[in-house]
Amino acid sequence: IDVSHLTREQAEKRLKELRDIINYHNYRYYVLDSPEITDAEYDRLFQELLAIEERFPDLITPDSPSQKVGAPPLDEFPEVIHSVPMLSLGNAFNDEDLMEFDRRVKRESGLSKIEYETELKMDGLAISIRYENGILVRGATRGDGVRGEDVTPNVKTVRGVPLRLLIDNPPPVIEVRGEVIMYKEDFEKLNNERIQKGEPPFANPRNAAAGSIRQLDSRITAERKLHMIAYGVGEVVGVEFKTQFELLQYLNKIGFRISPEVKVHRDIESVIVEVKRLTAIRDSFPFGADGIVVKVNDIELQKRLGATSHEPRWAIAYKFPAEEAET
Ligand SMILES: NC(=O)c1cnc(N)c2cc(Br)sc12
Repeated sequence: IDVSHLTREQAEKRLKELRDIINYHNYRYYVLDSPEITDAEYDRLFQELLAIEERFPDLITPDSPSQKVGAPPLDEFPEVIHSVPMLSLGNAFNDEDLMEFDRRVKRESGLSKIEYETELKMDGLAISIRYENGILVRGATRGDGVRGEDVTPNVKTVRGVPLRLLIDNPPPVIEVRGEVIMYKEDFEKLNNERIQKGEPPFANPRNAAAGSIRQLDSRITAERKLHMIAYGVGEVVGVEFKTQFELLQYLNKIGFRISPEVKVHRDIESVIVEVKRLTAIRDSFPFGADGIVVKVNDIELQKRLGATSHEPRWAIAYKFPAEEAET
C-alpha cells in the first residue's frame, strides 16, 4: 500500500484512525465472535498501518495493533510482585461439598440467604494484566500467587487482550485477571505440526498454553493462537462493582472475553441444578473446561468473607469428574 504521499501530520492522524478501527474489529472478532468485515479487509487495514509505521517509526504507540505480533526474544522474565495475591480455589467434587460450602458461607456471614454466580472454570494458565489509564502496561503469570513472571510481550499477542481498553474514560488502574487458553482444535493442529517437525507434542491444551505464554520469543507466542477469558480483577483504582455478575459485564464492555454460561442463582440448590446441566455439556466448549466456579455474587460480602492464605472463602471450584479414558 503506497503511503509515500502522506505528510507526518497526515500520517499521525491516519494512524490514530487505523488504531481505533483495527482495535474495534479485533474486539468484534475475538471477543464478540461476530466480525463486521472480511479477513481481507482487515489485512488491508493492518498492512496500511504497518506501512505508515515503517515510514514514521516514532509514531508507533503502545496500543498500536502492530504491537500484538511479538517482539525480539528476552534472556529471562523479570519478576513481578502481585499487590493483590492471585489465589487458587478450593475444590468441590459433589453436591454435598457444595451444600457444605453454602452452610459455611451462611455460618461465617450470619446470613440465611446467599446469592451465587456460576462461571466455567477454564483449564489454562492464570494471567494478570495491568492497565494504567486504559493502556496495557504489564502482563504477568500467577507464579506462586505473590511472585509471578513478567510476560508482557507475550500477553500482548494473546487474542482477546486489548492493548487499550475500549472505553473513553478508563480507570487510573485496573488489573484484569483471567485464563489464557488454547482451543482444542488449535492444540491438535499445533501437535500435528510439532510431530511433523520431530518436536515433542504437548500433553494437553493447558500445557500448550503455559508453554506458549512462557516463551522468551514472543513472536513464537504470537503464532500459537492463544485466547484469554477474563474472570476477575486484582488492584483496581477508580471503579467499583456491586456484584460479580456486574464485574463480568464491565470486563466484557471494556474489551475482554468472559466465560460463556454465566448465571446468577438465588440459592445453592439452583447452583446444583446448573452444575448438572453444565457437566452434561462439558465437551461442547471449544476450549478445555475442568469445572465450574461458584462465587458469592455480592462483592461486599466477598470482602467480608475474605480469604485464607491461599484461597478465597467466597468461591469454590466444582471439578468435573475425571473423564473416563477414551476407549
Ligand atoms: N470463572 C472463574 O472465575 C475462573 C475460571 N477459570 C479458572 N481457571 C479460574 C481460577 C480462579 Br482462582 S477463578 C477461575
